[in-house]
Amino acid sequence: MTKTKLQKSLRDSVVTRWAMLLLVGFVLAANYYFYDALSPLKSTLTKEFGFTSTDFGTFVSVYSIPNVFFLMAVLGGIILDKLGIRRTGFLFVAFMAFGALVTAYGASDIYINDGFGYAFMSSFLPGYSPELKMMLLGRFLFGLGAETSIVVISKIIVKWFKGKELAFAFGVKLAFARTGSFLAFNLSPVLIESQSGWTLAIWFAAFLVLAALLVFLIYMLFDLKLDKQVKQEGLLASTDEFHISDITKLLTNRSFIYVTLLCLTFYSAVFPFLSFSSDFFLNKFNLSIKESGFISSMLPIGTMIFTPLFGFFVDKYGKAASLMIYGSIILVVVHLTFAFTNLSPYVLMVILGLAFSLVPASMWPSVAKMVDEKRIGSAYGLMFSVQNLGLWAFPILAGVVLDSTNPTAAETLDYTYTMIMFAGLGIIGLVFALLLKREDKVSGYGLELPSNSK
Ligand SMILES: C[C@H](NC(=O)[C@@H](N)CCCCN)C(=O)O
Repeated sequence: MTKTKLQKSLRDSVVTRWAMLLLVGFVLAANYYFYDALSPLKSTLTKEFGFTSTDFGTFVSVYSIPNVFFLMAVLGGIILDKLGIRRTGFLFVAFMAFGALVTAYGASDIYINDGFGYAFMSSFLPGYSPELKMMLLGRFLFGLGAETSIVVISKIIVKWFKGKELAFAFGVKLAFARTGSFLAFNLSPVLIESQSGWTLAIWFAAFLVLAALLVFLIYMLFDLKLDKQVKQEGLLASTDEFHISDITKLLTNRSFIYVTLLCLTFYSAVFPFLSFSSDFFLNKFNLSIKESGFISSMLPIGTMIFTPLFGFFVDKYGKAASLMIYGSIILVVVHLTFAFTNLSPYVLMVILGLAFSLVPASMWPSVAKMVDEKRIGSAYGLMFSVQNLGLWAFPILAGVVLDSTNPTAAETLDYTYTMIMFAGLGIIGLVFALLLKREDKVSGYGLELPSNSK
């Protein structure tokens, strides 16, 4: 009896581990909120600061530069293994908060009225406004922290839920992320109408990320307590150690290569599209900022419900490779319909929500089948870095395509070619999904089988 008592730790309490998910879920929601908070403000940024579509695309994509060119998500995973959850988490969430505050500062009256850094930012690259340059710096720092903090949160989920309701917890984690996006698309258009000025929308987002840092501090107290409890068992410490050979092993695994390329193309056709979607609806359907923001939010709201459901389906019945194919087909059909018809964007966004649930719900657990558990951190880090190549390139390309296919002073923007570009990405993704299913028959990872049969 004494022995059983000793073995009980904080993670054995259902209430405590779900409370931990709530805490880190808040951090994740704040992350996604800030990422999407400026998307409904594209036309406002054009009106206030003269942003072109290319400027806006550059602003969206600068998030990914640290993760692509400095391999920050991969390095962050290594730092995580060396320094542990608390120190790495605090460091990267702090980067996120600092970057968010710098972004808000770059749009503020204090800065514009010759505040700190304004003269310096005006002294180089005259083609870019000082506001854009400061906001780019802020989003760069935000991106540096944001991607690694997602990797840290994934590890936290494993730490608390391994051997318990792990897949479901991952589904709920994604639902928190989508809640952040949903709120951003609906709250930002309301906050720009505030008496205290349109920049309140950005300050609110930045303070939300700052609040996330405080919430993470609270989480750290529980994490410390749990570590003290399980110290003798040595959980997680040795299993996640990083070796360079882990990366080479991953790079020779065909299934991993296909799923990573699908991750790159699929997410490049979703996140950059989502960043432009409010402006797309505003221009194509002549809607208000609020209404177009609301339509954009139909995508995350659909995924909040569908992702845990499909996760449950994959756990119980398998068919992960097939679901990735179905999700890719839906993505292509929706983007082509957006490009060539005037069908209701409400319905199409809900259908797109199906695709954006089918692929993530089956993709992330599938990686766990094809990669050793001790390499899962490196695998996710590598996938994130490759994926960020697309999250960097395609918002810029979308902006360039928009600027070059529309007359300079056009009253409304024609998005046809931009949407064809996103559909093209979806088609390439579909090819990788088909290759992945074919390869699975050879490699025998069992992507089509239920979770517990592998
Ligand atoms: C889990 C996955 N997230 C990612 O892939 C991130 N690397 C990119 C997040 C960019 C927007 N915040 C997802 O959200 O499905």
